[in-house]
Amino acid sequence: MQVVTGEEMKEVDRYAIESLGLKEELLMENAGRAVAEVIMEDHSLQEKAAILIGKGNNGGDGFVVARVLIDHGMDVDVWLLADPNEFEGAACYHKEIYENLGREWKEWDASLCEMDDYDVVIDAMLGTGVRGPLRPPYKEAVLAVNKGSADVISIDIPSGVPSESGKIPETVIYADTTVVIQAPKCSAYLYPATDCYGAIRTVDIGLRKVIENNVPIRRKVWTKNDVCHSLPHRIPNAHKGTHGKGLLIGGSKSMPGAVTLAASACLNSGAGLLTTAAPSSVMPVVHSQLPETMGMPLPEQGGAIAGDLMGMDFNTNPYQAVAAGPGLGREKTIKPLVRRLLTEVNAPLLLDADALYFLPELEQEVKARNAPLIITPHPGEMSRLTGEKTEKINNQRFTLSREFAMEKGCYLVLKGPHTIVTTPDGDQFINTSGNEALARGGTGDVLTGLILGLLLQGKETSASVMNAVYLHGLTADIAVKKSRQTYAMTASDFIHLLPLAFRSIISSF
Ligand SMILES: NC(=O)C1=CN([C@@H]2O[C@H](COP(=O)(O)OP(=O)(O)OC[C@H]3O[C@@H](n4cnc5c(N)ncnc54)[C@H](O)[C@@H]3O)[C@@H](O)[C@H]2O)[C@@H](O)CC1
Ligand SMILES: [K+]
Repeated sequence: MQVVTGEEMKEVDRYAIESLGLKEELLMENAGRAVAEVIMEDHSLQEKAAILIGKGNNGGDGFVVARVLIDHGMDVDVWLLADPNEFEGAACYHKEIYENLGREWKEWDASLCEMDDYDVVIDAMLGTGVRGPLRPPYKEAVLAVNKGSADVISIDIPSGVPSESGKIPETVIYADTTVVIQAPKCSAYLYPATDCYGAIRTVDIGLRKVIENNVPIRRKVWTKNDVCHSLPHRIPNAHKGTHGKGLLIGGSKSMPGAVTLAASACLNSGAGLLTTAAPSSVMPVVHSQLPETMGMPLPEQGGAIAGDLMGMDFNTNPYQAVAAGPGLGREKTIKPLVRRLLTEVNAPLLLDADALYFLPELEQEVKARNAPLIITPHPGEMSRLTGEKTEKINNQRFTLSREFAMEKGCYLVLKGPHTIVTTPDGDQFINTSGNEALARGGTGDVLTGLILGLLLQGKETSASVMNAVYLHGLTADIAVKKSRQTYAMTASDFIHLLPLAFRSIISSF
């Protein structure tokens, strides 16, 4: 499922109208009918509904919904937020059809419209055309809707919420359900705007192929179906070499646990062989927890890996993927280590956590890489990498990720609710699994291990990374479903739930 900006959706509509000859009035009819179908699936025709209609095309959709619901026998009041003479184009056309059928509307009056009289309120006030904070009378109407107890269904986008940014003005609709037309807009996956959408239902108005073939969007939701189609199948005559040989580098005297968690997640992801490289004093901690990993004790300095490795013969060629970062620390010895990895690792290289710390100083080495580089910052780390404030990163996750990944030529995993993976070509994938249970120490290390494990087994970097992100979120979803709380759990619990997460995928193969 594609995710679009308001401009891209306009471009899709334009193509359908100008190149295919589809009439705007027909698209609106399709949209309104599809929305009405969803409403009738979720609500009884005995319920009483109010439809709040704005002057743009979102309002036009509202007139079609009103007509269809009334035709089916629902008791519907239509409230107009705009001057009836201001309607234009397709919205005016559908207003006239509604009127020609002898149906009625009322001009909005806050003192006459009692929201609690209704079981359902349908928000057809503003769609992707909204600009800036709501003006009267929309603002008053939105406040009244939010205060009321009716079930709120927004058409396409909750009124007042922008399409591209997660940042919302003070007054916006908080919907219980948003029936999205053809494709969700970016803000559906950006906080705090996400909270305004409620449950998202997407309806097809006949433009799916136009989005896929004629207006390249290159931003899509990664679903369980995508994981099922791209997770490599295990073959009966496999041997450990079939599933890849990986190298994980991390750990320091004060953080032996991070690299252990990452190694454990990697070993539980189906990887064939894992070598964990850590300061020699840390290796016993790793081995006491994980007898399955091979060890590469590294020379250390001040409790961290000695960056020059003290002349040690350090060869990364035998590995099909390498990850570095968990628990490395930020000693300045780490910078030459990261430089060396960027230069010498000819396989996919994943850098996370402390390995990202020195990245802004290693720009040339990043750009010079030929093999894939994958980085996994959370918004705070992304802020350091880009020099932008964390708030801006959160509001513009799609745009900033794409700019960064394309400029540096790397795969960028911007973590957070709805993690976004961007390829060096600018293709974007949005994750929908996971929940707030993941907001605790160690879960990033688990993700690093999982990505490493799936890189070792998969052919396509972006699919391997997305599958790891999805499975990681799925463990948290399973954890919450099983224990019905998010307080008492640790990052290790998510590793222990990986068998159930994999089972849920392979049972759908
Ligand atoms: N061909 C199309 O364009 C289709 C559009 N559709 C619907 O049309 C919507 C987009 O339509 P429009 O582009 O007309 O946009 P809107 O329906 O969002 O309305 C824009 C109007 O709202 C006013 N407005 C903007 N910001 C405001 C604010 N802050 N306070 C008060 N008023 C404000 C503007 O004066 C403008 O006239 C979509 O979200 C979707 O619901 C669907 O009918 C499918 C087909
Ligand atoms: K709306």
